[in-house]
Amino acid sequence: MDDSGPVLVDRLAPVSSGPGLLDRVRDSKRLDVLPGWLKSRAEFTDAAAWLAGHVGHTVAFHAVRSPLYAAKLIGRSPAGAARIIGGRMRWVADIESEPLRQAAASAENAEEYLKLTRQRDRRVRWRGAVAVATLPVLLALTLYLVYGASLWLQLAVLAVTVCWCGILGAPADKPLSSRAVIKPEVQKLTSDMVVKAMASIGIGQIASAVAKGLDGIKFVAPITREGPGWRADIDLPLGVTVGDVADRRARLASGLRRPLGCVWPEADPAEHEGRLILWVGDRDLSKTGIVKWQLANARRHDVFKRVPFGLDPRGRSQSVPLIQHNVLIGSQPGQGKTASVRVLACGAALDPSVELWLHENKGTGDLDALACVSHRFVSGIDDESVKYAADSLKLLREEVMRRAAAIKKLPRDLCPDKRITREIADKRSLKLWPLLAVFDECQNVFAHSAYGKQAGEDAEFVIKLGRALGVILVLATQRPDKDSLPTGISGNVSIRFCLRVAGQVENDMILGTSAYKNGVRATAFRPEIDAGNGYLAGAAPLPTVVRTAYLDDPATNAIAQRALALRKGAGTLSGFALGEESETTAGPSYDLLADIAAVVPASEERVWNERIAARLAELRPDVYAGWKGENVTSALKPHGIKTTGVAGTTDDGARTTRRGIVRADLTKAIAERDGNPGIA
Ligand SMILES: Nc1ncnc2c1ncn2[C@@H]1O[C@H](COP(=O)(O)OP(=O)(O)OP(=O)(O)O)[C@@H](O)[C@H]1O
Repeated sequence: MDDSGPVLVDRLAPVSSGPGLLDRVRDSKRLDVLPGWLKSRAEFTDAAAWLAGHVGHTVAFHAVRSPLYAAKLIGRSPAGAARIIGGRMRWVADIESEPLRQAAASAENAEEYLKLTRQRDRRVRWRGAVAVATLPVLLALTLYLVYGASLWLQLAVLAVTVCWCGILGAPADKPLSSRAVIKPEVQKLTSDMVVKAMASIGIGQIASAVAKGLDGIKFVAPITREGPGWRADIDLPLGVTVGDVADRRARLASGLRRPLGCVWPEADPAEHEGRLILWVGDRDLSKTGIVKWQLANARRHDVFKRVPFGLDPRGRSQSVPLIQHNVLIGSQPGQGKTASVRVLACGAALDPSVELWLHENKGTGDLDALACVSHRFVSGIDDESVKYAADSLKLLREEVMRRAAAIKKLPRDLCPDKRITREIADKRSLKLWPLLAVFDECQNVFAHSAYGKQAGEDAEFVIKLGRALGVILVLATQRPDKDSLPTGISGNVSIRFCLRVAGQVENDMILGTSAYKNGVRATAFRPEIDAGNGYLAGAAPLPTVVRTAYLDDPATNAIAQRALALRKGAGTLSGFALGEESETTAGPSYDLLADIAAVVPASEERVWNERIAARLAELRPDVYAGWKGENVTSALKPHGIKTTGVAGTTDDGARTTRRGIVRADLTKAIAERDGNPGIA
């Protein structure tokens, strides 16, 4: 025997393996007893409202046309009456069997002919008798109706008779009424169409299997209707992932002969990587129109619950959790960032315990409606507004530190997880209520030459530590690059919403590293057409496309007024909303850079910070008295001026190197601040 042969690892005789019957039964997936729309109150109301609207429209449509229908019925009734009388006469004369008798006569089949004629005679006899017997009844009925019946009965019988005759008198090609609604004919999605389309998207494994007549893909369930579209559950060939298909969405749409906005390949989070849910909508997502916000008419909301955000392509509502999270929103200009920020801010505003800090550094007043409920508020692109936002981040940092210390002191039974809960938030004396801070167009803060760096560091600090402490940051930017969005922020944020962006770098800055590679590509959205559509990541197990709800100015205003009434009732209005002076961070109210430039002559290229401190103290003792070199270092930091080792001579004549600045850096910072504020 040759021992060097291959060793078989598979057993030849089948043995039982894998989970037993009970385990398999236990692991089997239970399908929903009730359909989704019956379980979700919002979806049910939505469907019921649609049905009521549909029926109402149909009734109104026909009611308006009823005089026309009446005229048509009257006009057609003589023809209808003639048809009825003619029909009765043909019945009495047994005209329907005439063709049979003709056929028997032509075939010279005497026996058959005689049989049919005898039958006809018999029929005509009894049918004639019936007709003659009914005539007096009809006559009596007519006389009663003309002379004996009440006017109402006469009119009712006349109406029924005219309708009956009018309907029977209608030409076959001209129905009485036109249709109130015309259903758009959407082609049913069939497995054949899906197989052909999948074979055309350029994935070798699928194409070659289909070419050989094999199944390139396997349908794990029949194609069904789901929401306003069709759903196919598919197992892709071994080695092909849902990401591979998502990458080729445009080709798939071409293969299915549908607009791009109708075709949504998605992974099934409960299954393996090769399980594809292909949802093909009846209508392009961008043509869905304005999505109504679920809380648009709500009296109040609990921010510890998720905030409704919009709809996914399948028409399912999508929401965002705010507590324990931070949100980053990004896109090109005009794609719907501010609109999505407004939805989140309104959701938080409807909970009167939430303290709102709103900063809109675009200066267009998009969040002005909510100023009346904000603790801190600014709208503007000027240096002062940017400084206000940067000050807020500094204050938030301090607030986070205060909260961390406060939560540490709480008894374990009240706060077992060391994080804010509804119960803790409601104990107003603890001052640990949720705080939502929005920074719209935050690139104008983070890229600012004077305040940007410090603001970025503060934001990163707040993002990392504020989550458990009830401090929620919502950042929106139209310039997601390293300078405008510090990587410490983009790397640590938990919920991301990316509307259309131009390229992979911006996509991954907002949606996280490798998002583009994994097929989550906000570059696929079209400029303007897809405004409001974006990828939402972090709010559900998998990134989902969401069309956000849209709140226009009057809607936002109405919500703000409701939020104001709630806060007045709960006594939680504070800060800006009460017209109080804004808190500002302790900082110089003088021009530090100009003062340093004044005490460091142009001839002195490099200077120690301790020397600057001494000279500043001499220049303005009321401000700089007691300053050391370190004070100069930290005061210059927000202006982007770094300290470095500077060689020099001490007052005793000894040569040494100490911390100092290069004067050119100072003049550059002054020039940038005065001439080019660094705002997009
Ligand atoms: N969810 C939505 N549904 C429908 N239309 C929307 C939606 N979101 C935004 N839009 C449309 O896009 C326009 C621009 O929205 P928005 O001002 O929010 O964009 P933006 O990204 O904040 O712009 P910018 O970068 O210039 O500030 C809106 O005026 C609206 O017409």
